[in-house]
Amino acid sequence: MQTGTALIYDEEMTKYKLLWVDPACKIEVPERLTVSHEALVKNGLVDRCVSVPVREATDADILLVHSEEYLEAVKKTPFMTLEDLMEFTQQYGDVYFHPNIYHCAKLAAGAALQLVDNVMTGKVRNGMALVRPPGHHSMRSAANGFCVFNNVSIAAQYAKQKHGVERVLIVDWDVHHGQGVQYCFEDDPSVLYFSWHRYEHQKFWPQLRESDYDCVGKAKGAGFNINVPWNKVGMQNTDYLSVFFHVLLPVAYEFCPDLVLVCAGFDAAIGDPEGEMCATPDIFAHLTHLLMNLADGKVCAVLEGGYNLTSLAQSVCQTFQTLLGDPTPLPVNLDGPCQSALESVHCVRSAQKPYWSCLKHAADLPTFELSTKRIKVVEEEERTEKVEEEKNTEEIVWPDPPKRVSPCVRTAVVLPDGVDCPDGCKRFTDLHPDPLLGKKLENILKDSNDSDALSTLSSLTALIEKMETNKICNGLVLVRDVSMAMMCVVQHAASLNKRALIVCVANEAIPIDLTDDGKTIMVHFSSKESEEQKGKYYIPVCLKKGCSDTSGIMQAVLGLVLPLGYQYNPDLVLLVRMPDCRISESVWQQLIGILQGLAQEHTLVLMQENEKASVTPSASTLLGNPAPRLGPLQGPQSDDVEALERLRQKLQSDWTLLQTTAPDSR
Ligand SMILES: NCCCNCCCCCC(O)(O)C(F)(F)F
Ligand SMILES: [Zn+2]
Repeated sequence: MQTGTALIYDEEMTKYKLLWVDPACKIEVPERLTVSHEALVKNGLVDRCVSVPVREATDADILLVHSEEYLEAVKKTPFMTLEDLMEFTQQYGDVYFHPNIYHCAKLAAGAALQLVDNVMTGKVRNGMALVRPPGHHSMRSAANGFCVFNNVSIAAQYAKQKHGVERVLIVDWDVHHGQGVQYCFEDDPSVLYFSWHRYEHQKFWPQLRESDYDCVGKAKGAGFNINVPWNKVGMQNTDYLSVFFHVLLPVAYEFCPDLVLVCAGFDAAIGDPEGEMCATPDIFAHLTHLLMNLADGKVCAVLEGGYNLTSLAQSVCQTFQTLLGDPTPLPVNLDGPCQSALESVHCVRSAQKPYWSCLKHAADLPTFELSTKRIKVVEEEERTEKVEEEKNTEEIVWPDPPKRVSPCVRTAVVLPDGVDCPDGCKRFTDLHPDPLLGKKLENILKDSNDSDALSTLSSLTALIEKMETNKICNGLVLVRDVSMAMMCVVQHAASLNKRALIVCVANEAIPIDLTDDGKTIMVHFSSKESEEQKGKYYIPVCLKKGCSDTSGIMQAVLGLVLPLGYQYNPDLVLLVRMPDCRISESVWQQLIGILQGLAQEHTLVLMQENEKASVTPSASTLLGNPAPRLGPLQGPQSDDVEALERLRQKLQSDWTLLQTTAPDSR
């Protein structure tokens, strides 16, 4: 299994800066790179990465995206006088040139290509390039928004041409719209470009009509451009997650990319003078994690923006720690998305509905949106150039991101004697069995002198305690009676006052009487409609074709289990595979991989002892290896989608992160 995280950085890219007064450009300073790299050093992350050298992009590389006349023009800038540089700069917007910026721009683009080469040839699993100048605003024949060459666009074309990549997903979480990337690929169905960006109904830079949600791509590229406009500032972690769960991830899994490129701008984080958002740096740990089970884990992040040096450095470290496989921090107290974010999600899903089967049941455009379209045209005339005012984001403070400690044992396993312990795992037995356990479990155990059932259960309970004290990250246990073992875990977690999310994949209904006390929440996948309504903590998901329905399960996992799980914020995730369920191995691994974003990766996988063939693949994903790709997903069954929508409607008043439409009241 491929491992290793590449870090690409060269201090040469700090050797250019603004040489004259320009309020619009003064935030783009060399210190952006030095503070980021220094933070990685301080946190011991550089030593854990594979350092990959930069290289200069060649003319041929640059001409994959840019015109010859533009390249020739930029080539002249190293020899220009200060006046010439200022004059040359005038022809572009919000960007500056410097005698050394052409050299640095070649290194920035070359860094992205080095990253693609190392990931595509399997020298590393994933990685990030810390570069400047950034790239996502630069266009075929124009520099723009601090960008000279479009680093990520060049990397996408390069990956297709040199490595035969067929489908590239570009995720642009920078707070500005990467219009340069949109223009480059808007008619190209092989590159899916996703961007969210501060928009404020076209009042925010670069104030483009084509940054709105209804610009979905052109001709064959229709549906392969996704714009999520933020029409208000102050967006929080929950708003970002809501867009991943209800827009990006369902489409990304349907697209099934061979490679994921990230325009990793961190001006979307709190404290940034450009974004003025409120999402905290640890959110990037989750955003990165949620992409890492796509494309067999081939994720290449390239730095774009980020101007608050404190939140930038923290966000960069959060991203690297997740790329390195460290447990994600707890997503604490998420409430639902704000009204404005919900409107954006609603509009994007309805605009993209014709192109993606995962959205075919999405609600139509809200009526208010149709009416305000006219009002916006009127505003066009009234729009006045915003005067450059100083943002006082310096005094905004936020808590330091939590420590993310990797337990010394990553994956512990409790297996019957005949079953080998998979490489990298540690066999676990309970060294101090609790003599009273039989008594405590008598309500569950059918006959309490069944010694090996008792020993398995005591290992199980001991394993949970080792996870809760962070001695062990996650675990895999094979048992004879899965239902009984599940009840034992539920009871033991409750006795430790730990909140457990149980995801149970079965075929039939299962005998379980969950106390509706909120200490446990169960999502139960089956092929049978569950008639009894067990309250907000028991969520039956019925799939007509049962758990063999890959797109049905993935639709429910991304659009229901993840939002629920993130909002419930469990201390433990219990993944139970009933003997009768017919889930595919890859989907099972995706479930394990995706849900590791919760509970600091304290995932306990429970299967029947005859599922020996699943031990190695399940363990591989628990060890942090990416789950295998599922292939492009076709649409889920209509009646399953309708059932899921009914379930969402029922639950979303309690679990607001499930919402995907804005109430029409405006
Ligand atoms: N208040 C100053 C106005 C600045 N207007 C231009 C903003 C450019 C943003 C560049 C970026 O952050 O998107 C990149 F990732 F490219 F670096
Ligand atoms: Zn930006």
